[in-house]
Amino acid sequence: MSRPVPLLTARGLAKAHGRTPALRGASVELRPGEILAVTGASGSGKSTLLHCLAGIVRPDEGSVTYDGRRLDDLDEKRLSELRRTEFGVVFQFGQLIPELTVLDNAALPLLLAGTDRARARDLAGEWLERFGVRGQQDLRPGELSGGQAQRAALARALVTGPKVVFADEPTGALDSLAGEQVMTALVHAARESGTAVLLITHDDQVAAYADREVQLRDGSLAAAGVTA
Ligand SMILES: Nc1ncnc2c1ncn2[C@@H]1O[C@H](COP(=O)(O)OP(=O)(O)OP(=O)(O)O)[C@@H](O)[C@H]1O
Repeated sequence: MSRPVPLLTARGLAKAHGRTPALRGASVELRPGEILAVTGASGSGKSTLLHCLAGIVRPDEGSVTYDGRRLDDLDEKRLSELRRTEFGVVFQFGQLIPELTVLDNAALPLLLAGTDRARARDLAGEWLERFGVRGQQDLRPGELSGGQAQRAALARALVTGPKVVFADEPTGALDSLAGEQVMTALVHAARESGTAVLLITHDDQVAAYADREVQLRDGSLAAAGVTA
């Protein structure tokens, strides 16, 4: 069987923060529907890699190609449209908007994309249901547990039907049970919707949920073998 064409490809990425090199020639491929864990020690460049792949930060050198399009060829407007429609992002601390209810947080990406309010709220409610937090939809994020907040953040990341979810230490602030619930929910939803996941983690138990693992060392990547 031939290998599927990668959805996202990075070649020779280099990025420095001031005089601190974070990436030095990192190359990686993410296939459609694949769950890929990027591991590595603290400071090895994992978050910087995610930011470059998600088009949040432009690398100093190298290229990122998403579905045949070079991200560095896109102007800010196109790039932000691509991020809004094709990508979802989850961070270590869900970064829900504290003033909005959980439902409005989950509906926000759709509202920003111009979906009408009733439809956006319906879809957001369905995703919250899928992640087991519909009962909390009228609460503010500050009233949720850490695990509930992360599951609401996952609903927000998936509500637009992205092709790729970028998850930066999504369980980093959780105890192990809540972390397992978040990972199980993420993997299940990704499999069901065919969404690829780029998962940044320093936790081997979390990496074990992935199909494949690559390790960042000195700003470049090496395969760490198949984990599942
Ligand atoms: N905004 C910044 N300004 C200056 N240096 C930075 C900045 N962001 C990252 N760095 C440095 O770049 C290197 C890579 O950081 P990065 O956050 O990508 O690593 P990481 O593997 O995600 O680390 P961690 O696991 O601790 O979050 C580190 O040396 C870090 O100190």
